[in-house]
Amino acid sequence: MVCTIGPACCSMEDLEKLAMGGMNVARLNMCHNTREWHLDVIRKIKQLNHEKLFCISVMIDTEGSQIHVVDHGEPNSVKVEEDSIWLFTAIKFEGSRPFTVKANYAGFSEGIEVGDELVIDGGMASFEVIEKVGNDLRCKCTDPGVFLPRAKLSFRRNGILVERNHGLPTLSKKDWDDIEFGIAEGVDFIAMSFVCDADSVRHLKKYVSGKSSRSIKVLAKIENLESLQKLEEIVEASDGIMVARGDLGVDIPLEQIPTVQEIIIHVCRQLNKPVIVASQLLESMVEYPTPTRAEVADVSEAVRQYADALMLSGESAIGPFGQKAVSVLQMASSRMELWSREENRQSALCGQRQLGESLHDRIAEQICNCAVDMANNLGVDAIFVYTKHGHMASLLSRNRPNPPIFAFTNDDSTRMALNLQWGVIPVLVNLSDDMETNIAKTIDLIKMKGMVKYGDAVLVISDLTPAHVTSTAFQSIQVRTIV
Ligand SMILES: Nc1ncnc2c1ncn2[C@@H]1O[C@H](COP(=O)(O)OP(=O)(O)O)[C@@H](O)[C@H]1O
Ligand SMILES: C=C(OP(=O)(O)O)C(=O)O
Ligand SMILES: [K+]
Ligand SMILES: [Mg+2]
Repeated sequence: MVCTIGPACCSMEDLEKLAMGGMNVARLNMCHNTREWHLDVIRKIKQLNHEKLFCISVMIDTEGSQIHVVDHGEPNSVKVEEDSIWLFTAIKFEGSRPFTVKANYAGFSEGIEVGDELVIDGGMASFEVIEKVGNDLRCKCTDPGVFLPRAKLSFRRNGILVERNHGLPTLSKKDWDDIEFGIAEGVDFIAMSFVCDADSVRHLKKYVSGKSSRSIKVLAKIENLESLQKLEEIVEASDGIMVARGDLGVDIPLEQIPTVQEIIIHVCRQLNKPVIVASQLLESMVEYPTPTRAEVADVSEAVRQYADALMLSGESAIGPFGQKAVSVLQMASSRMELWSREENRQSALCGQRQLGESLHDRIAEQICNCAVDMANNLGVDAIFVYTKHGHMASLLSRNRPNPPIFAFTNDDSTRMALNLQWGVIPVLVNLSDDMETNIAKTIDLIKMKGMVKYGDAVLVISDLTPAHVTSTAFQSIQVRTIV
């Protein structure tokens, strides 16, 4: 569970309550608030991890370059009446002018012609462009609605999105500053907004790995048409994906979102990358203490499609019922997972694409596939895996086993990255070259935490090859009974 942190949940007490409720990742949306505010939240989370032994990862989400409203004359929302005439401009003006909307970018109207349709937030209101004066657009409202602050602007011609290479980079100067800040503060994930190709992802990954001694994972947000057209290569290049349905719904018709979501998740399963489903999962809970039935169905559907993680936005950032929203996610997803087990639905995941090329990698993959089969058939109570970079743990998670996967690692950044992987409980321990010592030590540890007990069976998978051994002979599956 990923929670966006905002003014409604940024106190130490509130963050701790979200952590107690099961938040795995705290997301900071760099579109909002100040550097100091973000710094304060990151420090608080690190303090909770340190003092109260939580394991909450920190994600920053870049602002990216997008055309949106910066001023529509009111602090909150503005009603737009049918046939009303509005001027869209990028020119700065003093005070407020009725029926005037300021866009954030001078080139917002480039390539736009009279007769085109201007769509607000993917359908909150629509206009027809009736006159172009320099870079300004005079528009008549054809579909009444509301303007929210920072409303997004898109254009359609004959009902089809006008694709425009507006020349803005995926990462702006501000984004690079935010990334620099994130690296300095030791964040675990950078979610990149408005990705258009795999190169930009590879570039950021390379940059980050050159700058930081700990590994920071780069997630690509799929939220525009370009990223959908290059889906496979973007998934391949990134460390994980976010289905950012908010902005995606601006670029593609809403009725396509469910199938597109299914496709994105499927590609992520095939390529073994963690995937987050985001935006409006429990939107009504921004205001109300219970979700709609439709929202619960949406959460369940994302779990049924094998998403790894679910994200809250306004529900936790600004809503008064953030903790309740987390527990709704928890309950709805547990119920769907239980049903999937009863129906043996994970068997549908057999025969996923082989990923490994070297013999060592193919063996690791086969071991994990077989191990999950064994774990389910034997009904063991837990799976233990020892992992340096988290690869074995992800290969197990990919098969959605019935028992929980305890992933032991001595690398803190691996532990934090594994937080995004379905069904994995990452644990930081000192691992030695002697597997028997590792097994004994971790069994004791998990027994002490009360997560396995006397008589339980544990499936133990090892891929840690001692430094002096070069063969693959140390990869093994064992079943241990807790004594
Ligand atoms: N750090 C923050 N400070 C203030 N408000 C925030 C913050 N993060 C999120 N919000 C609020 O929560 C809403 C939902 O968050 P999110 O979905 O991340 O942003 P957006 O709506 O801009 O895409 C935002 O519109 C904003 O009002
Ligand atoms: C998660 C999303 O991105 P942001 O909240 O940054 O717009 C989205 O568009 O759904
Ligand atoms: K963002
Ligand atoms: Mg977005």
